[in-house]
Amino acid sequence: MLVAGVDSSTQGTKIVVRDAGTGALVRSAQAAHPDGTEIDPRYWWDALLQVGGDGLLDDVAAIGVGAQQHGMVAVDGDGAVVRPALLWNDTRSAGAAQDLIDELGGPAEWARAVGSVPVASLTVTKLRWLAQHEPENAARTEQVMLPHDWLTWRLRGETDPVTDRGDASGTGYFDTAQGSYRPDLLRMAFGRDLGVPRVARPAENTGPVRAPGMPEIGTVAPGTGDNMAAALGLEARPGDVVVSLGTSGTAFAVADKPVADASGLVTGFADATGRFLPLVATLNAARVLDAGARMLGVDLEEFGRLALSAPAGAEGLTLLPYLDGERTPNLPEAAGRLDGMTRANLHPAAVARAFVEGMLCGLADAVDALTAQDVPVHRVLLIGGAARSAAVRSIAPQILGRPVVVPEPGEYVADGAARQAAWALAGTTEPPEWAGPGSAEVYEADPAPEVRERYARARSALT
Ligand SMILES: Nc1ncnc2c1ncn2[C@@H]1O[C@H](COP(=O)(O)OP(=O)(O)O)[C@@H](O)[C@H]1O
Ligand SMILES: O=C(CO)[C@@H](O)[C@H](O)COP(=O)(O)O
Repeated sequence: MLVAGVDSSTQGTKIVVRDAGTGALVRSAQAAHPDGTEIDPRYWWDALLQVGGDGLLDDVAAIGVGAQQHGMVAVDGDGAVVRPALLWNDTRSAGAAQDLIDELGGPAEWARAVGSVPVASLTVTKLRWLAQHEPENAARTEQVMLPHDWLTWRLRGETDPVTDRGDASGTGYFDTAQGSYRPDLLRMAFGRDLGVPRVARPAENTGPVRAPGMPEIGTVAPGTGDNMAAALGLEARPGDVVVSLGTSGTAFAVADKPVADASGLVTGFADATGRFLPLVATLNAARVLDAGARMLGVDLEEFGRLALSAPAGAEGLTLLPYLDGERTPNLPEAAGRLDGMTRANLHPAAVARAFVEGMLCGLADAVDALTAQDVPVHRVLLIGGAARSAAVRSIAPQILGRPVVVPEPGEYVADGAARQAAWALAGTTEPPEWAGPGSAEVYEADPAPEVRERYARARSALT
């Protein structure tokens, strides 16, 4: 039997079809999404139909959707989307986040209530922004869904919206430790009650696909957020810290206990299996390299080659990579900075090196924030689009200060969604044992603490 997993992430939709019993890859396809920090969800649906068409989903018995977290999909009483979805990387609700922190009595109160301190990424702040800035749209809104909730709802024929504990834990109105919604916090943010999807069990069969244009598929899994799906796809265990370099940079780990970090650096999410997923997210990862390559007029391969041709430390250049503002540290209005420029070091190789190092320094801080919350780090796994770069793989152990395991490049979010689909199909207590990620390579290098020290000095000038 075959199962399908969808990754509807920031830059595109990817679908993998795997054997339900072994996990062997049968086929896959992908399509791009439009750019922007707000987007009409119909583009996600069109991409799903496009990628899933042409027979890709033929003979599939179960499907699961993993998607970018936090996005606010506001839906009216007729099931129509009220306005383009505000995405996780849209920073316009930064002021709302601060207001909500103050109104509840400070960051520690939020960490205690839901496991995370609001920043502009969290859905709860986007609801406050909507209520304040678009009262007509707010008045029409009857339900709020996350991107994976909305796609799953459409797949299931637009009835009885469902979510899962993992994605719900990124809203800011769900208590991760207790596993239940906090309607009082949603009300506090939005000014009144709103419909929210029912939280399905981790491997619940939520019914068949009932969407026009889609093949018959008997089982739809609850789906989850993309980072939770990646943890499932990688079969991550406590002690594994996953560093994902996609549009966002994330560092996360499966944990048996919830965290409540009042500093706000670590968000206390749930995973897709009944455990927890403490996570640190940055707004600036793979696209920092895209921007650097574009500026230098080279492709990503040449950009990586240039970076590797310069010495560690980029001849004194330090990039603060906040090209899209930043979430961790919480600097929504920040811009990137290139420090230490001299006539001698202002050449493409040193600049490319500084871009790779700056991006990785943000993620090294993220791993440190996890360890500060007692999250054990036995090994670091590097995934996401930018892990395909040879330069990133070589430089990562220098900046992270430890060996880095790079699993075979793959679509681990879509794989996790497919594994969840196989789990829902099997109805077992544990997810199916699959062969797991293929061969992994271990990258080692002498740590370069001076690069991080210089980065920390530049960062602290902004914070
Ligand atoms: N070989 C490569 N070197 C550097 N970056 C790459 C490479 N291949 C893909 N990427 C980058 O990875 C990003 C997409 O990664 P992905 O994990 O799919 O993102 P998302 O899940 O956020 O949509 C793009 O910005 C792309 O330029
Ligand atoms: O906001 C977060 C995590 O909290 C992001 O990780 C989003 O979930 C988007 O993921 P990508 O599209 O970058 O994979």
